[in-house]
Amino acid sequence: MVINISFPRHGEMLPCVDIFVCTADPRSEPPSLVISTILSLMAYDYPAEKLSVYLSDDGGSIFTFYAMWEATSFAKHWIPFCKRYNIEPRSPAAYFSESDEPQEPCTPKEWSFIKDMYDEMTERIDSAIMSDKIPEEIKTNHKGFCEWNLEINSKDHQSIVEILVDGKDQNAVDNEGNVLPTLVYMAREKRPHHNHNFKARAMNALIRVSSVISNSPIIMNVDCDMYSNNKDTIRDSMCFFLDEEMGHKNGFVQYPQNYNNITKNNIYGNSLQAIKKVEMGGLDSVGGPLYIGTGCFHRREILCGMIFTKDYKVDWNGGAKDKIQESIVYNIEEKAKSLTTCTYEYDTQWGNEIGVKYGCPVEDVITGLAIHCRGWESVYYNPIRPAFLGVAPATLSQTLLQTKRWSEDYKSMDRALVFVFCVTNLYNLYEALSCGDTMKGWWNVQRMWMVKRMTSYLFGVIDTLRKLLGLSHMTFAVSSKVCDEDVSKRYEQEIMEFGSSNPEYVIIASIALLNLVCLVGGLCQIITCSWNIFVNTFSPQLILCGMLVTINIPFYEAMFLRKDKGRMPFSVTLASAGFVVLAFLIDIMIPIV
Ligand SMILES: O=c1ccn([C@@H]2O[C@H](COP(=O)(O)OP(=O)(O)O[C@H]3O[C@H](CO)[C@@H](O)[C@H](O)[C@H]3O)[C@@H](O)[C@H]2O)c(=O)[nH]1
Ligand SMILES: [Mn+2]
Repeated sequence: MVINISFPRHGEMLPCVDIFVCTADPRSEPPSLVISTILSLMAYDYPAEKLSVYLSDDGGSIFTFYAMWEATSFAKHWIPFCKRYNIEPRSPAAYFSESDEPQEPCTPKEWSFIKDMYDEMTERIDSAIMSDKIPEEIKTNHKGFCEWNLEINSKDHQSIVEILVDGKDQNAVDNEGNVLPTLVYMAREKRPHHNHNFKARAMNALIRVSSVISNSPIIMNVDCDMYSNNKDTIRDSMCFFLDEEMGHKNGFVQYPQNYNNITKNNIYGNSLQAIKKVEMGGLDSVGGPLYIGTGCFHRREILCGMIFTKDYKVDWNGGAKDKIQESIVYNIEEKAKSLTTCTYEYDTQWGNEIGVKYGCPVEDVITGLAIHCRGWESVYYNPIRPAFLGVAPATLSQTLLQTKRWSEDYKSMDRALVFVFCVTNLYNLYEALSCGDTMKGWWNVQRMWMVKRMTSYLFGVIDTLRKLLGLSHMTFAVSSKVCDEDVSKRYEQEIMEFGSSNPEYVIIASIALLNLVCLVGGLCQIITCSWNIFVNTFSPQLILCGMLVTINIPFYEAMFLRKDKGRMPFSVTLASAGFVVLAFLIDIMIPIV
């Protein structure tokens, strides 16, 4: 008997959900791992007729397809087994790796039966990969295998879309007669001279392919290593969309990226606990978290560019499955293939206004920001039992590679960051002007903020620490209210007053000087380099450095140009020059690689 899940609040009205899984390379993402993830997703406690699972295979690999075909048969035993005994986790690889012995509450006989079946299946898949060949008798079992011939490789092949389980087909049932979720394999067309935009375009192809097969109003996506670790995740997520008061504002629900292979002391720092537990949750107060590419539920409409309006209403019936005839399946597959050709997106808004954005390898973050810009909010949910578990890089070089890729990605976010920087400052300027400040006044305030951060706050923190440690006593330094005539005159003329030497001036002068030297050095490098390198590498640093030098102009004047008594004391200028020379010497002697 399959456990009967009841949904008292929404009952029959639960929306259909399309699940997207992306894989790219059968060598680094073994097909047996991919299908374990797929099986965990097919086994969710959610009405199977409302679920469709899609795999995008950017590796275009017959072995991945073969593994999917094997998974189709295994699912007929695995899903009822999971539901009967309330198994967690529902990835067979993860479940069987937990123990070599039969686990409660299932009978040893049944446990061994399923385990043997699973082991035999993975062995068949692995040996096919080892021998680089799929047995001929297997190939006759599904027309899909005909798509592959000797010329096909991962970078050059036609579109492939195969519906492995058609949830609308009355014969697609498990060994207890229950409906199976729809299961689709897709490899979008690849040609050597086309830009494939990695996962982002694969996701967009999935959005289109699924629109002609199941067209569910909710789309969930995971990377192929992120198996479902919690059978209730879909139902949990629906609470955020179906909520009568707040649900309509919510565009997506993001889960954290958790790993099942973190060492006790997190040796490579892959598990970002504070970010996951505190920071991401905190973002809920400012419209919600960003989209991080995996473990996320979206409304289909918002991925397709819909703008939020107050009276937004969704039709949860979308994706409801009408029974269709077999002949139509062929037509649907052909239609779906035509949507994943290399040229399909030419002259369209895909990757821009529609779908996941292109042009930035951290496409997910940019896509999430765009959704927020269109007025939607998002929700972060981090349940006690993690919803998804993936594989964290387990070597230093893999960790560094991943971080390098992410940081390279962030470099391409420069434009976004510069935009944010400009907008916040412009808004700040607008506020100042509308409160009666002058433009120059605003500029001076910016300079003083910078100076205070480098000096007063720093010394303030040090003082506080000294007091806490009992090294000094609380004092109150009264600020002077009187000054001589000369000083007052300069004050009225708005000329900065230095005069006596002061350790804080050394910090200000050293940093100002360092910026100046760096700017000059950078400019010299550009003169000897090509313009291209300048645009790609130097421009953001140069702009930043240039701005700092501009804001520091009064300090340079005080150090080198002024003659009055309020100028920077010579001793301070000398000391700061000494520090700058020291900084350069350290840099030369200990080169940072
Ligand atoms: O051309 C490609 C390249 C990658 N992928 C898939 O993209 C996913 C992420 O790639 P992975 O190598 O695992 O990178 P990670 O650094 O682990 O990915 C994290 O960072 C990415 C960039 O922010 C996000 O897109 C991912 O969801 C997030 O898990 C995997 O499922 C890949 O199969 C493709 O489908 N096509
Ligand atoms: Mn990954």
